Amino acid sequence: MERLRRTMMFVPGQNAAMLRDAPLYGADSIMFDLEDAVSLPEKDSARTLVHNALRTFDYSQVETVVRINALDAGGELDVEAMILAGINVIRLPKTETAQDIVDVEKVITEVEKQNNIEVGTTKMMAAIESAEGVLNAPDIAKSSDRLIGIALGAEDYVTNLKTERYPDGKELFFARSMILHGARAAGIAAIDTVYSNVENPEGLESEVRQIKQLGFDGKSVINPRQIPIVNKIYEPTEDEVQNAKEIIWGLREAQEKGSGVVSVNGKMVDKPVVERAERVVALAIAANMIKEEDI
Ligand SMILES: CC(=O)SCCNC(=O)CCNC(=O)[C@H](O)C(C)(C)COP(=O)(O)OP(=O)(O)OC[C@H]1O[C@@H](n2cnc3c(N)ncnc32)[C@H](O)[C@@H]1OP(=O)(O)O
Ligand SMILES: O=C([O-])CC(=O)C(=O)O
Ligand SMILES: [Mg+2]
Repeated sequence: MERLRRTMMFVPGQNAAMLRDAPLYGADSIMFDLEDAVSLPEKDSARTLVHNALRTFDYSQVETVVRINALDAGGELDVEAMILAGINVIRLPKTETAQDIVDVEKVITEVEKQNNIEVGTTKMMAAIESAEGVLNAPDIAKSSDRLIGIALGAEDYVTNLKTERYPDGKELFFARSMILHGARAAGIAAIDTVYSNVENPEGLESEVRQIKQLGFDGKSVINPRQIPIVNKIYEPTEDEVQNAKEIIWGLREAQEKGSGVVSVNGKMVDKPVVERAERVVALAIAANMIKEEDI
């Protein structure tokens, strides 16, 4: 079953208590930050702290991602330390071109080879945070087989555009559409940006409704209190779950009988309908509405 990424939570790399508790809050992925949440004097100690955390704490129930620094600003050291500690995904911030990903991939491959780790084990994500990056989103999304997704970084992006963030999100519509289409054309995940005001749950909720409607897999979050709000909006309704179960069961029954055309409750079921039903089932399992063995 496809891995869900409804919530990917940033955790500042220099905060030991947050590193320890991060997997306990129910995020699908946690993203250790070595970049903009860490001040320059703390860069080295944050790298060491995250390395040690990965080797000490139990992160087996979440996907682990690290946001590295640019290659010319300590990124090579970040890549090496994180791979040695067994990170799942390396996220490159401020990705401008496909070449940026190719350059980081080269470093990753080198570290994997030097340490007898199967080449390709470490996955990648690209965060897109500028006009240049948005225009190149389709190329970036196809730049490496390691990529599991691309994400919008809207705080840097609106600064680059010379605007700011508004509640209706109009200023982000083009970037979101580019990123979403780039991701879908490459068959990888599309992740929306952070909502920075932790004290405005209604604003977050409204933004999550917008991005779910567009088709995003999920959202980056910065605080544990944001996780249930996002996950709740991605939770299917009882009716949607029942309908999805009937589609999957109907399909199975028809296949067992060797029938090519399937109909459920009088409606023809074709491939896109089945795909949507499978996603509803995955979201329902994640929301503890049903168990995998019920399907
Ligand atoms: C534009 C960008 O680049 S965004 C990405 C980089 N930014 C970040 O990574 C910021 C991450 N978030 C944070 O640092 C914090 O959530 C803040 C500063 C926004 C708010 O901090 P607080 O006011 O302390 O949050 P709050 O009171 O809700 O914290 C509740 C608990 O959750 C913990 N917590 C808060 N945020 C996080 C987090 N991101 N990861 C793990 N634990 C966290 C706190 O340590 C606290 O734990 P405790 O109850 O055991 O003491
Ligand atoms: O990637 C994110 O959502 C956070 C970030 O760096 C930005 O918004 O600039
Ligand atoms: Mg940024």
